[in-house]
Amino acid sequence: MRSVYRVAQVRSAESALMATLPAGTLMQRAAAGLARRCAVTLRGQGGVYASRVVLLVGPGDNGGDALFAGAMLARQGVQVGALLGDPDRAHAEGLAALRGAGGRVLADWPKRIDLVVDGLLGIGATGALRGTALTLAEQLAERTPRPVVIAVDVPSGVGVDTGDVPGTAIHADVTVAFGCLKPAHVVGPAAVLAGQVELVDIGIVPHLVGDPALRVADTADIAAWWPHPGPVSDKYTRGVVGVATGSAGYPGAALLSLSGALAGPAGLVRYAGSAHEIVVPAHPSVIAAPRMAEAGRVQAWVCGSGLGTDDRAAAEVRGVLAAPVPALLDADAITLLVDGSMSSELRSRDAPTVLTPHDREYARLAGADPGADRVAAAQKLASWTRSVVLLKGDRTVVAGPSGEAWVNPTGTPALATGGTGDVLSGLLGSLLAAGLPAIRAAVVAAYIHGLAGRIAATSGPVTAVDVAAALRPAIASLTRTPTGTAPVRPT
Ligand SMILES: NC(=O)C1=CN([C@@H]2O[C@H](COP(=O)(O)OP(=O)(O)OC[C@H]3O[C@@H](n4cnc5c(N)ncnc54)[C@H](OP(=O)(O)O)[C@@H]3O)[C@@H](O)[C@H]2O)[C@@H](O)CC1
Ligand SMILES: Nc1ncnc2c1ncn2[C@@H]1O[C@H](COP(=O)(O)OP(=O)(O)O)[C@@H](O)[C@H]1O
Repeated sequence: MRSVYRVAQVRSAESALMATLPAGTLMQRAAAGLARRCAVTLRGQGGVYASRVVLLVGPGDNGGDALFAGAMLARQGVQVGALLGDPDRAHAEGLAALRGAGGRVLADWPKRIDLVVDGLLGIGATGALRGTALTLAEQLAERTPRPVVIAVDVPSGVGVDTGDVPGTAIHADVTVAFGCLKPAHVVGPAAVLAGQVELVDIGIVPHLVGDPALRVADTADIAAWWPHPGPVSDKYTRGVVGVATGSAGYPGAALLSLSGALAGPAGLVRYAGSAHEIVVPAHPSVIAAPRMAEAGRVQAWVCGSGLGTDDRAAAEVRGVLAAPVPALLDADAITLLVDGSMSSELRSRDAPTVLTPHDREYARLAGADPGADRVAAAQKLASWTRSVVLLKGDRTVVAGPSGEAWVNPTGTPALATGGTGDVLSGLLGSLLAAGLPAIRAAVVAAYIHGLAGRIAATSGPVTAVDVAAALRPAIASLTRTPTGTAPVRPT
């Protein structure tokens, strides 16, 4: 798991550490890491010696990092030139170091560039790029061919704490992040502009105080959290998931959410709804009934996609809210919550609830778009509804009612196709039925769903059916050594 911290937390950790070190030590550590990464890129492009690097230098310490790294590269024979956003405010020692190592201040962009180092703005950025920093970013964006760009700490122009991009911003191939990840590295449109994010340890981690702003699960977490059947498990003890989705008008939603549920760890999948006659031929292991009340016992409900919004659908949603088991509400079930008529049933539930809105569903329910800060938006809805909120998108955010937030790193634009959300809801419901805490179930489901999207995309254009089929290889890639099965040894 990786933890992501806000600017204020980073600043206070840096201050605490700096108090124990000679002045300038942290900047030297940062610059050394940056110079090393630049050299790797230059080597990959044909060589470090005599290559040409342009530094974009802003008025703060971010520019200082770039200048010191530039000096280190110049000492390795790189031709380093600096374009200064504000010559009067450029980091004085950094500038002296660059000049002392043979680097130059440039009046204009040179013709040939092997690498641009974006040191315009770091964690001191506020709002959209302005002034000379904006001009330099615009000039860079216009250059053809587009040079390789390494950003210092964060790409300039992004909202560091939100991942928002309020205006023109630098699009980096690599971002060398100092000390720890910040939200802009992992969430929102900024994460795309950061490119490949590489962390340089400058020693601040032990000084970071407070809960992280965000967490990012990795493969080892997901593998550790995935529920495996034990030696004496049966289909009931593994958990039974109930799926109340689809309708005569939208039978496909039922089939897709069931295919997600069937790939999950639950031991049995029940279906309740008006598509009951078509689901069994497609998924013979599913036990189907026309209504929830006739479906039998389950340990979690998935409800909403393709359900419609008529009285029958509303009754099913009320039934799910009244059930004393975890419940996932998606799509039409979210729409049915909008008028507030079920808000007391929603907010007073004792069992966990998971809501899985995309942006338009979020706007309907919350009364406003998620806006620039997607994490705060998910947290707000989670707190108000006392639910886990999985806010879908290219970097899906998961937030719990207590404020804990996660961002999913595995998404792919290949998932932006009809029905993939239904597959996700079924998988997530199966994880709930298997007993995973709601927030963890949401994190695991989003992660595996993203992996499945990537696997599906390797065979060409993707449909939701392909994503469902790819869930099993995605899960297998995480859980190659199942527990609970004794190895068979030759005698
Ligand atoms: N602290 C440490 O220990 C370490 C820090 N390190 C490094 O320092 C970086 C942080 O440096 P920092 O605090 O000097 O801020 P930084 O981002 O360089 O510049 C802020 C200046 O830019 C300006 N400005 C702001 N917004 C703007 C906009 N939208 N458009 C245009 N201009 C804008 C604003 O000027 P003003 O608005 O006042 O004119 C402000 O003065 C950090 O990311 C890391 O790289 C490492 O060396 C490791 C140790
Ligand atoms: N650009 C994207 N990159 C990564 N994942 C995406 C992208 N666009 C959509 N997704 C994912 O695809 C799924 C779409 O779900 P949803 O909007 O509910 O579609 P549907 O209702 O058609 O099933 C979500 O899991 C979402 O996070």
